[in-house]
Amino acid sequence: QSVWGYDSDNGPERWHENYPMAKGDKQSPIEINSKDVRHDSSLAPWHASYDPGAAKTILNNGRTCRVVFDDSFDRSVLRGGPLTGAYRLRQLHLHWGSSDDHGSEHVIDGVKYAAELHMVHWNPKHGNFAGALKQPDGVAVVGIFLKVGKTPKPEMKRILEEIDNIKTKGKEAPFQHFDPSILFPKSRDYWTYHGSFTTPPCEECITWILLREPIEVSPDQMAKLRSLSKNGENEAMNPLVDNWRPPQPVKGRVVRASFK
Ligand SMILES: NS(=O)(=O)c1ccc(C(=O)NCc2c(F)c(F)c(F)c(F)c2F)cc1
Ligand SMILES: [Zn+2]
Repeated sequence: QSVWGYDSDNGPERWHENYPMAKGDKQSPIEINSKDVRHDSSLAPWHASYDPGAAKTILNNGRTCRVVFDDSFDRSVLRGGPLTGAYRLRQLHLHWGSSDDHGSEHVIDGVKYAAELHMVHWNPKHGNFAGALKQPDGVAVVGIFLKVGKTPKPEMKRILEEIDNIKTKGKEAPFQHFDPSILFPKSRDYWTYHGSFTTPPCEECITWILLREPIEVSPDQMAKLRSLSKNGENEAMNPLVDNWRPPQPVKGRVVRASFK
């Protein structure tokens, strides 16, 4: 059977055939409408304390570009916000479009951003990542929106410079001495809600923390991202673009905002 992907024969509309959770009541991403958001003054600020030495490698798995971190102990952790306890940073990856007017997974008041960066953390009280996926409080993902502009964040350069070494599926390169907190925007304002992986197996284990302020990337940084291939080095180049899941039913969930 065809492995899941984003094409017509294996895309989001068919994931439920092999991954029944895809039709669950707490799926991600969602459309966020400010009029339905509830400001929650009890929401604490969130804090990341990342060790740059925890960064290990960057890889192209044919579906995204992912940076992997050492999560064998509380080395790079996320605390506060809606979370209880320290969640360990495991990996970060991106979702993006074939053009600048779309590509993000979450949609904010009808706005689709060019890309969305996910920093994936898991709750060590559940033993390991696979165990955490089975728990409602198992995983926390910080989502950062990327918009195309003229004052790109120099820190994005580091990830995009590595793209040349991981052009094709399966390519991996060392990626060390990298502190992902440099990617955070100035404002710490966020939305939070309970949802799922936006890819199979679509487990409903994620506390989403979506940052309100997007960061900027340049047009040629986006072009670089779009120059990745879905295929291996001995196969035809197939641009890795539009690796985003469309918004899913909110089903009565409340999205809270840390800001008014
Ligand atoms: N886009 S997102 O919602 O932020 C998202 C975050 C993490 C993963 C992930 O870790 N997948 C690999 C993966 C699995 F899908 C497993 F089911 C599992 F058991 C793993 F250990 C594992 F690494 C997928 C999507
Ligand atoms: Zn993601």
